[in-house]
Amino acid sequence: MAPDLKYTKHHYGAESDLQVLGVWDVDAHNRSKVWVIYIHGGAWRDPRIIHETFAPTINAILSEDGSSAGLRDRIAGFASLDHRLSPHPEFPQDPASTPPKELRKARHPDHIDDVRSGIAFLQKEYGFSSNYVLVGHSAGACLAFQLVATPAAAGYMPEAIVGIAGVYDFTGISARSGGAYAGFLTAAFGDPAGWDEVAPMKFSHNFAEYWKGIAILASSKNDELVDEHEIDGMAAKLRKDGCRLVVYKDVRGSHHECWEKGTDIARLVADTFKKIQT
Ligand SMILES: Nc1ccccc1C(=O)C[C@H](N)C(=O)O
Repeated sequence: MAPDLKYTKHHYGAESDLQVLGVWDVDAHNRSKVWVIYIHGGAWRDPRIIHETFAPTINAILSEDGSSAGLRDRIAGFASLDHRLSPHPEFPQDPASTPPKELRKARHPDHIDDVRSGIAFLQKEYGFSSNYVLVGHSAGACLAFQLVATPAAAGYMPEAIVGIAGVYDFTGISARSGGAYAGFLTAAFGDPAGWDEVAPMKFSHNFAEYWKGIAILASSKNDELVDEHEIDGMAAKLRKDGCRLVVYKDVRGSHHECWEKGTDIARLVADTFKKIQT
């Protein structure tokens, strides 16, 4: 796992074993450098998709070939966040015999509260303020945009968000899935009547109100789980709000292939570094 960097796992919360994050130190205390922070996907519930899944992307960024050349010198470190998860029917747990810290029973706003706590932990440790790029895949992309939609994150908003294969409109994607996604969306967000209020694409307020960063949205034409309506609708919302926005639809492969391989996410991070000041 990114063998030439020092890796440390930290607990940022005491309630759940999932309140952890990984740090890969490049030049962590150099405040002129930029952090790359990742939020994994997995539909807010998949216990198999955890913070370590960022490792292939880190390796691709550090491989220094192609788009990533020279990038290492600008990076302070990599961090990847876990957050409490909602229940998954394929991985049932018995509440009577499962230690409370292992029980996956999160419901919104638990996931986003943990993302906020994780970033606050990193800020306290490394003090990088806005000097970071927040990368999110799938549900992680949703969490990244939920983060910058609240003034609670002010003071440490990311300079850029890279949202890959993001889920942004729960009502819309649930309808288009023919109900197949209603289970995990209900597990994560409760009654469908409340979904729009917390879905980034449907937010009633303006994203540019609290957040001045650049949005980079990316998708693959071969994504079998998240369709193009998600990226198109989110792009339209951000455009309407007057955010700086770049859209890439050239990610390769299936929904999960991008983080499994890491090379496309590395390229997106490299492109993002060309667009930010620091
Ligand atoms: N990210 C998604 C977006 C849309 C639909 C599914 C997913 C999943 O990741 C499914 C996951 N493997 C699960 O079963 O929990």
